[in-house]
Amino acid sequence: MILTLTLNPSLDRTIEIAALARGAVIRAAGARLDPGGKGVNVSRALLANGVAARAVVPFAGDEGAQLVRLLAAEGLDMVTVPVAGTTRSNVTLAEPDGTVTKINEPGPALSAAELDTIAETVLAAAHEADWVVASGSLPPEVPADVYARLCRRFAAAGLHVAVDTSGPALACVLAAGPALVKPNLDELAAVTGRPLARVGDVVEAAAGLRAAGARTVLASLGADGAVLVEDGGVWYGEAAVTEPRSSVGAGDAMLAGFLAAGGRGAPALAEALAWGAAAVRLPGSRMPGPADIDRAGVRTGLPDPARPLTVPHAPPVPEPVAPSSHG
Ligand SMILES: Nc1ncnc2c1ncn2[C@@H]1O[C@H](COP(=O)(O)OP(=O)(O)OP(=O)(O)O)[C@@H](O)[C@H]1O
Ligand SMILES: O=P(O)(O)OC[C@@]1(O)O[C@H](CO)[C@@H](O)[C@@H]1O
Repeated sequence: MILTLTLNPSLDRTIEIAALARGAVIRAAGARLDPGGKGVNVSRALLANGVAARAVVPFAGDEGAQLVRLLAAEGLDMVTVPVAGTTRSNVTLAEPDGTVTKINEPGPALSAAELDTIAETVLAAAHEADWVVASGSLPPEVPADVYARLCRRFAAAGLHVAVDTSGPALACVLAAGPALVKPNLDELAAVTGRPLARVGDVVEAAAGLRAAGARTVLASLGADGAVLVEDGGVWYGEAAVTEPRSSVGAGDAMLAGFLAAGGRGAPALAEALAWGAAAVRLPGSRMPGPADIDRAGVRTGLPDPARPLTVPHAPPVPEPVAPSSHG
């Protein structure tokens, strides 16, 4: 069984528009509402493919109640934790060529007591679990080392811990030795401080995360596929998508596919790519089921270090430090 934890889940509203125009009134062509949040999506993808999964879901206010109703309607096995405030609503503007513009709210702050309750809930819900997947951004007022602390607690309980997060939370968790991290290109460039222009840059950056403590690195490269760096070796793979609808949640579907296929080696990478590509062909953050997943279009093999990435990524430029006014 795979248990997921989403500290900052969401209602995902996807609005389909012909073209994004700043400052204009845009008439939508359609809209949909999905339950969201990265760990929630991993559980939904596993459920859709008949893999045993359970989700720990903090929820708050009317939006939180609606999130829980949507997840219950999908039949998700979940343990809900009431917290203060209001669960966030995230908006995706989706254009016909597959371009998405995403606006994510910060979400409700979590107190130290609420975090403790959530951690205890995960441990109580994890009795049949092999993996715990901790995914997504941190809500306000949650310390950046929260995943690191949770990772140590869960690993001490004998669980394999996978983490998909960004920024300081990703930087902090590495030293706690997670079994797996799944950065995308932006996250990998930011956490390593390295520009990523070629597949070889990704392999080197992923090796850097392993040197910092992560056991396995599954780096998702958007339309350029994925790189897997683990004890057994280094693999590259891709799966073509001719008509992308929405890449939102593709990384979550990919992580779900990887864990569903055993969490290591080229066969798990191939499954991950098939699930990720299937998610890209679906609207909003809909997760793919067996009928959506096409394994024939997947290619895996050794990486070509010289292969250029379609969109090179650079680390964010650090904010200039303001001169001190204290002489
Ligand atoms: N345009 C695309 N064409 C083909 N495959 C894609 C495309 N976009 C994404 N994928 C597949 O989905 C995987 C995950 O995509 P991506 O790297 O965008 O994840 P992400 O940024 O973590 O996504 P999210 O946070 O929305 O779940 C990629 O590794 C790739 O296999
Ligand atoms: O703000 P975070 O936690 O980084 O990302 C949240 C989110 O964008 O991730 C999912 C797609 O991966 C969506 O369901 C959700 O809206």
